[in-house]
Amino acid sequence: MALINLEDIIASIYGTSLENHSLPVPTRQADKRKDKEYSRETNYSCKEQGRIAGANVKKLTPEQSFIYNDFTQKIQNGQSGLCFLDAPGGCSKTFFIETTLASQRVKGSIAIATASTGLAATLLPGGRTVHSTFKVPLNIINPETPSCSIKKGTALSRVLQDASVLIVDEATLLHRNVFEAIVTTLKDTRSSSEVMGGLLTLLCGDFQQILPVIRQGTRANIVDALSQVILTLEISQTVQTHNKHESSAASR
Ligand SMILES: Nc1ncnc2c1ncn2[C@@H]1O[C@H](COP(=O)(O)OP(=O)(O)OP(=O)(O)O)[C@@H](O)[C@H]1O
Repeated sequence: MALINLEDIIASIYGTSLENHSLPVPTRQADKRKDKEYSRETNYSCKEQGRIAGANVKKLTPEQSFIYNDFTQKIQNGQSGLCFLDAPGGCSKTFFIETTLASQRVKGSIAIATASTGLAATLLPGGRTVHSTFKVPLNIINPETPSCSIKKGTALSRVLQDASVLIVDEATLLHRNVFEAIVTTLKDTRSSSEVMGGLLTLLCGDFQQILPVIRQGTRANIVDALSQVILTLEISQTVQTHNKHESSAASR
């Protein structure tokens, strides 16, 4: 049992088996490790996900609804690309992410939820930090060609290969090298030269709220650490502001 646990930990960190570390290989049912990684992303209760998606979709404001329909259509069409959801604090980013995740998980699709910080990750259902999900090395700012420790053919790479959408919350805080490492990993695991290896990716955040931390960095260094984005979706209102406008329009 100890060897099995050890192998799971090593596999999740380095993507290798105990054999590669000159240790005895535990006897276990074939594909058990693969199942563990994979089932984490697929074992959501359809009933519960359906309930969340159904309840949230009904509550969407017209602005949220427009973006939700547009984005889910992209997922359904199997479109690839990189989108940025730009919304100030309190303007429903988490609510939008939760709804999108549930709408995919109810169908058994893999929707990967990540965030730049541990705290932000805990707010997302099934969320993990970007560093944990992609095994991003700690010295990511220095290497010339940043990359993650996920090997092709491992259980984790299978999850990335089969995912229908990747969500990165509070993405503005991530250093550009982290994105470059993720892009390289996705292109490798998904065997695709498209943007993000062809996996539709939604970055969420508010550039006015927080920028990448560059120690003693100049404005130019900070701008240089930002990533390039292709399509921006915007939510400008909190739900309270929307409701206030609605009720004052109704009373007129
Ligand atoms: N359409 C909606 N109907 C009802 N409540 C909503 C709706 N949209 C958002 N909310 C609620 O508004 C609050 C703020 O939304 P949310 O937490 O998603 O914002 P956020 O953009 O993630 O904020 P922050 O950037 O500060 O984390 C939450 O309590 C959320 O449940």
